[in-house]
Amino acid sequence: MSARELPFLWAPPPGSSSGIAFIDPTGEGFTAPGGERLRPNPHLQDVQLLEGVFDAAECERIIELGRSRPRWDGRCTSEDPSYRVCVTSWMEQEAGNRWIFDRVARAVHEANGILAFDLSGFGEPLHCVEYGAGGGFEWHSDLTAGRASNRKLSVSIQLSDPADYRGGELELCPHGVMKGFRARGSVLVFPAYIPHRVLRIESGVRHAMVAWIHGPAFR
Ligand SMILES: O=C(O)CCC(=O)C(=O)O
Ligand SMILES: [Fe+2]
Repeated sequence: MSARELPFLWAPPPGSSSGIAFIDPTGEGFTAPGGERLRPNPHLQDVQLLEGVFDAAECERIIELGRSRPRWDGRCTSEDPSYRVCVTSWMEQEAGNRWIFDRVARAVHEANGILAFDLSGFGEPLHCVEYGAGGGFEWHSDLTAGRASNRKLSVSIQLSDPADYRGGELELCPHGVMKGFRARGSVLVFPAYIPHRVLRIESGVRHAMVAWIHGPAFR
């Protein structure tokens, strides 16, 4: 059975006459005509929080390394300059920062134990982000067409002491504000297609590091 032989419509189970058309009438997946089994995946909106991945001194070091690189005003696909307000730099892997990549890789490996996404590795350098007062990033998805179409997982790392800023929470749809994701050195891993935003910084400065883990694109 190939997708070219569409349409494929599920058959309601015998005796179901509620009038409600569920996407998956049994909750256990479909057997498509031709016998192909389409299984549901309960993890596609999972968000994993890993605490204490980096200690305070390591977070400081990462902030310094990020600041020592060429820095740019944060950009995104929106033409509205207030859509994303931050200062960014890119950190390629080198001998001196290998430990950062290794630690992120280990966290990703642990998180992906549950998600089981098909991953190839870091598809781009680590992204260091600094948000000052008024900074933030409105709703977006990190997975887009074109150059970002291989992003499978998004990883955010809290580098600042929570006492150093107010606001700046990460909010995911439909999960809401990630209240438990504030401790310095904690890492949040989520599917790159999940819409998210960074709420405006009310005061102080928030540093974060973002990684994108790539893999074969959806098709
Ligand atoms: O600041 C963060 O924690 C996440 C930033 C973000 O969503 C992005 O750069 O795509
Ligand atoms: Fe993002």
